[in-house]
Amino acid sequence: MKTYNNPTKENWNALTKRPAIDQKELGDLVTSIIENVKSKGNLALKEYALQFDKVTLNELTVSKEEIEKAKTSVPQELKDAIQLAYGNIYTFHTSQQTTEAVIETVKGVKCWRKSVGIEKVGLYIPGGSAPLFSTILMLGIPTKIAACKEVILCTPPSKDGTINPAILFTADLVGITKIYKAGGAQAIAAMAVGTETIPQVYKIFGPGNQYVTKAKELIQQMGVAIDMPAGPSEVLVIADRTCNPEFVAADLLSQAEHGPDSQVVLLSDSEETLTKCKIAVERQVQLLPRKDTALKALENSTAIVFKNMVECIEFSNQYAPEHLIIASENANQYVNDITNAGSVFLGNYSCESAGDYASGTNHTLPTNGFAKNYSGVSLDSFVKKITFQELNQQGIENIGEAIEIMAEAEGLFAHKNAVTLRLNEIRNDRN
Ligand SMILES: NC(=O)c1ccc[n+]([C@@H]2O[C@H](COP(=O)([O-])OP(=O)(O)OC[C@H]3O[C@@H](n4cnc5c(N)ncnc54)[C@H](O)[C@@H]3O)[C@@H](O)[C@H]2O)c1
Ligand SMILES: N[C@H](CO)Cc1c[nH]c[nH+]1
Ligand SMILES: [Zn+2]
Repeated sequence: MKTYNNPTKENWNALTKRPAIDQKELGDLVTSIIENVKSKGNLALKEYALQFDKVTLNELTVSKEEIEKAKTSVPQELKDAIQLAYGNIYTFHTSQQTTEAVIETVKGVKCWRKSVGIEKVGLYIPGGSAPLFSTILMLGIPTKIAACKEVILCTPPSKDGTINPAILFTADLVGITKIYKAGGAQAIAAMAVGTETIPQVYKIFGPGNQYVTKAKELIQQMGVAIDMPAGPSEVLVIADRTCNPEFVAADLLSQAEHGPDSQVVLLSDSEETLTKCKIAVERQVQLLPRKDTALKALENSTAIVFKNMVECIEFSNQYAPEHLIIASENANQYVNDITNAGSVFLGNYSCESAGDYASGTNHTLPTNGFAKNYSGVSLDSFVKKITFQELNQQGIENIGEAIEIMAEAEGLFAHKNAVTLRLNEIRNDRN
């Protein structure tokens, strides 16, 4: 981790940059992948599976037999853990359901909203370097609560053409049966345009690497919606003297191990605390099975001492981290000062892994500074809010004249007429 001491504000911007593949090269590659999937369908998916996932696929669809077999091979202990996480995620996301009131804005004019589940949704479940079955809970559970009619899932196959059993078990648990062996940008393209096998959807959800995230950005131009840019994982930890440096180190490494392009940031108002945390990182990283990946991520990462906690929070708001941990006994004191973050973890016992797996919040979150303008996935992501209105004669009489005046001022006489005809009819009936 590169260390900085009280950087001046002019240098803050540079310190918020995330590691990234050359954007021109990435854009060209992903555009060609999307074009190929559009023109060649399944054949392109099979060619990319060979090129990127090193597997020859005969079938893209996961069969019922594969799902049944996988269900028997997941250890009971893991099934129970998934079930516990399921319960908490279900509880938290169900609590996001709201009943919208019918509002009478003036006498005779009623307005209200209704949430309707998006009919066709596609979930991307990352599987390049780790089989993220936990992401199925995060995306699949809200589709059930929102009552989305058609839910499909794409995930990359392993080299032997199989899908990790825990992915299939979890998909089955949330009721997803249409599962396809496709990863990367090509999977996103397939769900956006449809192929002989994979149905086209209206909205695509899910995190992924830079190829996946670029594909999600590009397919929006084709009229398909996405949840938000949820790319390589990141965490920013603000640690003061009351933190536990070993906990802080473990939290930093928990995101560093996701991928070489992950970034972790440590801020402190105490140089001594920062040093203790860094020493703990150096020791703990040596013990990790994914040490090489974590070490690469640490090369992209920074540790910064600021004058005080106010500056730490200010920098964090500018960085807009996917995850923000406030490792302090006084964490709650800073809550109102946080303006940009995907998900926040308060105090020494709120490890980021809790949100990744089992506390109940969603782990599909905006990265790369997009926490400035996007929220993470929630129940809302899976519904559209349709507005309804009902005016009676009294209602159109109450607002009709204002509409006529406004329509005329905009030069839109057909709009005005739609009101005038009704008002005339009401007046004629009365006479
Ligand atoms: N922001 C979030 O909410 C969130 C949540 C979970 C995971 N993540 C992130 O998701 C990512 C998962 O990445 P992953 O790579 O393990 O899995 P992935 O499933 O996102 O990507 C794997 C696919 O990438 C494609 N690919 C690999 N190398 C390629 C290349 N050189 N050119 C074109 N395509 C290529 C392949 O098709 C492969 O199937 C990690 O960065 C992780 O941090 C983010
Ligand atoms: N930390 C990831 C989001 O950036 C989510 C995840 C899944 N499994 C483990 N972690
Ligand atoms: Zn994680």
